[in-house]
Amino acid sequence: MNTQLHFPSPPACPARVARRPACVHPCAAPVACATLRARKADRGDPIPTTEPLKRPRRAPRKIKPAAAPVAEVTFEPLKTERLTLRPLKPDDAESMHRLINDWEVTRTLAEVPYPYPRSLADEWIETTIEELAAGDAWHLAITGHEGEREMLIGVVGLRLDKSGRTGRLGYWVGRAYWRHGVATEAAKRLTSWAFANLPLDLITAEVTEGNEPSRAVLRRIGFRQVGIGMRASVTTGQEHMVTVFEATRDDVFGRIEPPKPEPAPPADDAKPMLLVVACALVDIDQRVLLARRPEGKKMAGLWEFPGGKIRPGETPEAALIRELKEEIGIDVAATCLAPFAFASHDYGTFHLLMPLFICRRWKGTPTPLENQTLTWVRATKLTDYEMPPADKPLIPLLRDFL
Ligand SMILES: Nc1nc2c([nH]c(=O)n2[C@@H]2O[C@H](COP(=O)(O)OP(=O)(O)OP(=O)(O)O)[C@@H](O)[C@H]2O)c(=O)[nH]1
Repeated sequence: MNTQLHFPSPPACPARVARRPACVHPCAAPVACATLRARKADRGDPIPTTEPLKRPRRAPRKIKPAAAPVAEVTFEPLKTERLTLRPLKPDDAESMHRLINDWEVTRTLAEVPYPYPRSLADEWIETTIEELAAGDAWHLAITGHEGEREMLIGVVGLRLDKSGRTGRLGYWVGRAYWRHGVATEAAKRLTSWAFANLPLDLITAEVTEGNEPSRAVLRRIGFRQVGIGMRASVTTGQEHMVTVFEATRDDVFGRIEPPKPEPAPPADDAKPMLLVVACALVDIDQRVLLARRPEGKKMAGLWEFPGGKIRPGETPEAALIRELKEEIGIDVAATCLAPFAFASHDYGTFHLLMPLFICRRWKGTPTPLENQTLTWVRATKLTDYEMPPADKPLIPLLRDFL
């Protein structure tokens, strides 16, 4: 497997740049930037803004107290075929600043200022380390390798909402690395990791108007477009339209498909499988209802549990509810049917497979509607009643249970 990434040098031709829409969208970076702005405001520092588009004024230099120790982060980097997604480090600030301080990159990131102050890269990375340690957000450096050298390519991030059940995905990629499928590879890896490791129901993402490449990234991962909205942009100072996407675990990993029926093996002793469902109705005195098969039926005179054949396409529960109504006139809810055991018996000409449910609640009085005889039997007395051979292994199980 080739783990090396060969990317071209940043394009120099402005015409080529102009044709290339930014494959980035509101990301990890903007959300954290909002936090940073709030923090800076608290401290009285200038708030980075794009209105007007110039470097934020710097407060006079103060003697800084000793830097607080950087929170310890233990996060096993996520690997893809070409990329490694790892926590950001203070050393990344220089490269990150070089990549993000680019109008073509920031113009689709609603809340990233342009120009991007160099000091903001340091502060933002510090925030990502703290948030990752707290389990609030996972902002990861997208890195590749050229030979032995590690290169920062972009950032992918996921932030949890207050409930911890919904995450918001974001990503951006340095301009030199566009059109290499980096955003898809990185965003897909983080999305898959998040659904497999966090108690998430949903991941959302927003794409600014006109950012077709970013929409394509989300669609390739399995995201669905669910609406549009307006967002205020720090970058442009205006409201702009965003398309809202979301994905569930099933959207990303795929739904469980109904199994395709296996073709029957051409075995000599192959015989039809008869699916029958039956029920041990248990009354308040812990007695079980048995029905005596009437004259004219096979095995007439034997005592059995009420039930019958499962029709094609019917669930065992639905078949049992239907049979109990038809045979003994009672109404049973599926929630009152508890799976108990099953019988698997070779009757010579067919093989019987019969799940046995237990039911203690029903509506109506059991009434023989098909010429059977009904009787309530204590568990200890069940062996006194002659039953079909398939039922015999079920009796000790029932006796022990009741
Ligand atoms: N309902 C029921 N059927 C059982 C039990 N044990 C057992 O071997 N069977 C077999 O499972 C099949 C039940 O099918 P069924 O009740 O729908 O059909 P049936 O043979 O009475 O005739 P039918 O086709 O006219 O309804 C029969 O072959 C029956 O002998 C049991 O405890 N309850």
